[in-house]
Amino acid sequence: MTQTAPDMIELKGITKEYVKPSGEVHTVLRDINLRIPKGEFTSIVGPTGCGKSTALNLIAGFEPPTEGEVYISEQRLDGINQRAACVFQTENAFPWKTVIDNVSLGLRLRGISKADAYDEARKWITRVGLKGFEGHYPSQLSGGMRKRVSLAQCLIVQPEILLMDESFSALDVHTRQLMEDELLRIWEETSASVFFITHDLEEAIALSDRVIVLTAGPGATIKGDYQIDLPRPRNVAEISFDPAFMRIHQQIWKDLKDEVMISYENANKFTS
Ligand SMILES: Nc1ncnc2c1ncn2[C@@H]1O[C@H](COP(=O)(O)OP(=O)(O)OP(=O)(O)O)[C@@H](O)[C@H]1O
Repeated sequence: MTQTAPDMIELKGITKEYVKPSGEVHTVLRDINLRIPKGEFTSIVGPTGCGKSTALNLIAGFEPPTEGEVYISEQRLDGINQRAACVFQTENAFPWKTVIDNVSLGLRLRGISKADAYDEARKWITRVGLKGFEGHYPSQLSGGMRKRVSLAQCLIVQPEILLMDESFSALDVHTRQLMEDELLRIWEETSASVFFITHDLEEAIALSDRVIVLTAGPGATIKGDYQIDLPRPRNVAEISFDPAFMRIHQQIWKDLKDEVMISYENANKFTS
């Protein structure tokens, strides 16, 4: 990643608060400043409940910040971010639609003819390794295959930003590594900026150009911002044996562990 790439995403002085049913204000994120260049693969890690999904929702435009602004390619975001696509932990695919109808949906919604949308969908179905399954319904596929459908559904619209919220965490470890490698392979062919949320520090390091560590909430801020200068292309199963990977892991884990401990202590205060 070159230093000169323009910003794709900028969070400028972002604070996000929710009002609890009791009327009490709960500050999730406080004064977050973050710039993500075009084409960068950024992961965000932090203790449970610190505000990772909240940050993603703000970039997606699902919710507005309480204070501060989100900029996408230097334009202030107001409403849904049309340049982004999301892959969540849960299924994106509609169970009553076949694979090809699910994958072509994004193009059909943009007014593209069924024949053209199907042509493009077939290319993406092949790219994610599902050739031959065009007429299957999601219930006839494994969890890993359904995740591939979700990826194809998102990537077919060629989003400039891919927002991924624990997208692979429900998969078994082998399927997950295959999907991670496929994601990297496809991402390397695009110029999409990826904002990837995970609980798994190894996954974050293996995939990313950069790992951001959030502090324990409430009022989470950025605790650490690490460049991951491991060579690409990467094989996620193998890179964790690289001594450089282990050094980076140790360094980031030091930051993260402290915040996880604070988060446990906070949770214990509530329950005791
Ligand atoms: N719509 C909402 N209304 C009120 N509180 C909310 C809302 N969305 C999130 N929160 C609160 O904001 C905090 C951060 O939630 P968020 O889901 O962003 O954290 P997270 O880091 O993604 O969590 P996890 O790691 O467990 O997935 C939590 O305390 C949560 O209860």
